[in-house]
Amino acid sequence: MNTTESRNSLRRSFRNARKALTVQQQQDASAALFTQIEHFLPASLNRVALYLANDGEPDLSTVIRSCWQHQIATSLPVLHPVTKKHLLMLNYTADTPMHINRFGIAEPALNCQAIRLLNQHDVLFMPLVGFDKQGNRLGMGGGFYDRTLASTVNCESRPRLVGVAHDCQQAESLPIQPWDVPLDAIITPTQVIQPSNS
Ligand SMILES: Nc1nc2c(c(=O)[nH]1)N(C=O)[C@@H](CNc1ccc(C(=O)N[C@@H](CCC(=O)O)C(=O)O)cc1)CN2
Ligand SMILES: Nc1ncnc2c1ncn2[C@@H]1O[C@H](COP(=O)(O)OP(=O)(O)OP(=O)(O)O)[C@@H](O)[C@H]1O
Repeated sequence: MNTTESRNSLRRSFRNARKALTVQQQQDASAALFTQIEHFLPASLNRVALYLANDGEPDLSTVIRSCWQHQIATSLPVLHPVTKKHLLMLNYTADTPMHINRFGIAEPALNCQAIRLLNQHDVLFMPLVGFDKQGNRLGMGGGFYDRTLASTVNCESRPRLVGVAHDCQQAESLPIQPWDVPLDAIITPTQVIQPSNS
C-alpha cells in the first residue's frame, strides 16, 4: 500500500470507530474534554477557533459556551467561497446567522465583517480523523486545514494548533505527507499530548 492508500484505509477505520461510539460515550467524552481543555488553556486568551461536531467528532458546544461566558471570542471554519478547499475563520456568537454547508455542517453565514485572520487567534481547536503522539494529523481527506494553514507554518505569531479527538482515533504512527501541518498538542478525554515536550 502506498501512503495515500494507507491514509485512506486508516481514515475509514477511524471514522467507523468514532461513529460507533454510543450517545453515552459521546456525552462522557465531551464532559471529559471540557475539563481537559479548561486545564490546558492559558489564563489570558482573546480568541479561539473551534468547530461544530460532525461525523462522530467530539462535541465542543460546552467549551464554546464557556468561552462566551469568559469573554473569549470564538470563530468557526467556513468553506472559502472563492479559493476552493481553503477555509475562512468567521466570528461566532450565540446570535450569528448560520448556513448549512455542502457537507451538512452548520457554519456562520458569509459576512465579510465577521472574517478573522488566522493570526488573530490564540488557539485553533481542530477536528481530526486520526492522530499520533508525534503530532501528525489525518483529516477528512479534503486538505482544507492543511491548505489554510500552509502560509502560517513559519510565522512566529501563528495560533497554537490543537487537535481534539476521541482516544480511539490514536494511531501508533501515521504515514505523513509533505504538506501535513503538525499539531502543537492533541487533547483527548484522557490525554494531553504535547509532542515538543515529550
Ligand atoms: N466539524 C468539522 N467541520 C469542518 C471540518 C471537519 O473536518 N469537521 N473540515 C475539515 O476539513 C472542513 C470541512 N471539510 C470536510 C471535508 C469532507 C467532509 C465529508 O464529509 N466528506 C464526505 C464526502 C462528501 C463529498 O465529497 O461530497 C466523506 O468523506 O464521506 C466533511 C467536511 C471545515 N469544517
Ligand atoms: N498545502 C497544500 N497545497 C496544495 N494541496 C494540498 C495542500 N495540503 C493538502 N493538499 C491536497 O489535499 C489533499 C488531501 O490532503 P490530506 O490527505 O492531507 O487531507 P487531510 O489530512 O484530510 O487534511 P485536512 O484535514 O487539512 O482537510 C491531497 O490530495 C493534497 O494534495
